[in-house]
Amino acid sequence: MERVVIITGANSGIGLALCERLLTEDSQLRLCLACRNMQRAEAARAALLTSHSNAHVDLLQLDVGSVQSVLSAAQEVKARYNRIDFLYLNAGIMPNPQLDLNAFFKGLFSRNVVRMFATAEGILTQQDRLNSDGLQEVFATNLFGHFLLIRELEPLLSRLVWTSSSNARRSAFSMEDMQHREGRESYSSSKYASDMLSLALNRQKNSQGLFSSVICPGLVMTNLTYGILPSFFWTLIMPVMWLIRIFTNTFTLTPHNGAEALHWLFLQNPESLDPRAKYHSLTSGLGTNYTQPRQMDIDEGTSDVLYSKLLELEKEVRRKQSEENADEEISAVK
Ligand SMILES: NC(=O)C1=CN([C@@H]2O[C@H](COP(=O)(O)OP(=O)(O)OC[C@H]3O[C@@H](n4cnc5c(N)ncnc54)[C@H](OP(=O)(O)O)[C@@H]3O)[C@@H](O)[C@H]2O)C=CC1
Ligand SMILES: CC(C)=CCC[C@@H](C)[C@H]1CC[C@H]2C3=C(CC[C@]12C)[C@@]1(C)CCC(=O)C[C@@H]1CC3
Repeated sequence: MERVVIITGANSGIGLALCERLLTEDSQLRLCLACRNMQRAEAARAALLTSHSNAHVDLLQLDVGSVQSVLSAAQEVKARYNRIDFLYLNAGIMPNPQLDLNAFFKGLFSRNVVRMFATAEGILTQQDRLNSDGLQEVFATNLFGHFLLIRELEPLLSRLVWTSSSNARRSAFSMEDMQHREGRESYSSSKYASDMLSLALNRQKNSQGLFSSVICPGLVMTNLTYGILPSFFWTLIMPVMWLIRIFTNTFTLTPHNGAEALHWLFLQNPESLDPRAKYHSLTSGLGTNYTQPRQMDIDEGTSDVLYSKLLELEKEVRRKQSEENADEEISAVK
């Protein structure tokens, strides 16, 4: 039977590499690239079809950072497919990243140097902003839009896979400020929230046949990392990065390598997976790719609280959305 796989943020980087790998794995697959920019989505589809000419590749217009777009896209998915085998929640942003050079050089000579290269702890901040739905943009894109999509598609779903990060950190997240309005580590906070949400979804939904997993792709050269340092600089320091890879296998560097754990999960039986583990894409000094589970720093009670708070926010957002739609209908009639 033809399997249906939807991937958000599939037009570039790790998402696009995953598409390539999945089509190589199963040429009968029906892949749906869920992207905000249809021109980029068309280009990605064309690239996939050059190497897999008979592949079934559909496109879906989806801006995960917009409530209206998520609701419309979900309607479209329900009309098109009667089952979704895998939903990869991969789209993500890190706006206005700032590297703290002082902290970086201090870190270089500390005993936490390997940890710093693996997680970027203490050296990276971002500047977030409100979006047109009145939500923090990073929270809305990396977490809430995906949550709303899951809620809309729940009866069709069986497997969820989140692209999280080694940068996800408990201390960057606060339940009192789950959107991270106050701090400057919105990316870290949103990724920690996605780890917690995955655990909560497993606790709430495994009995109904829905399974969620979390992966970390490692440090990968993509548009996201080119926002931190320009691509020519990354190319310049590539030999240094190969060297660092000997000490931390998290420097996967290419989107193909970064997609290792995403691909690996596609081949696993969901019952065999650990809901408390993050599955890491790793690349050894010699360039061998493998997947390794590592325990997440999460407790179940807190993840359930986050789940309830997201349900509350969902209610609020839906109410606002239907009021806006009603206002629009009234002014259209006038
Ligand atoms: N690169 C790295 O080192 C790491 C990346 N990650 C995570 O991997 C995931 C993929 O990122 P990566 O491949 O690196 O970077 P890219 O920027 O190449 O890919 C991000 C994808 O997400 C899409 N996207 C962003 N915002 C939205 C939105 N509002 N609606 C729909 N799609 C959107 C982008 O679309 P568009 O082209 O239109 O911008 C793009 O296709 C992210 O979740 C990121 O946080 C995690 C750890 C490390
Ligand atoms: C010599 C050398 C490799 C310098 C680069 C220093 C930093 C720019 C990187 C060190 C650790 C990196 C890292 C990320 C971005 C770039 C670094 C800060 C991420 C935050 C990218 C996005 C993620 O999700 C996790 C990555 C962790 C490691």
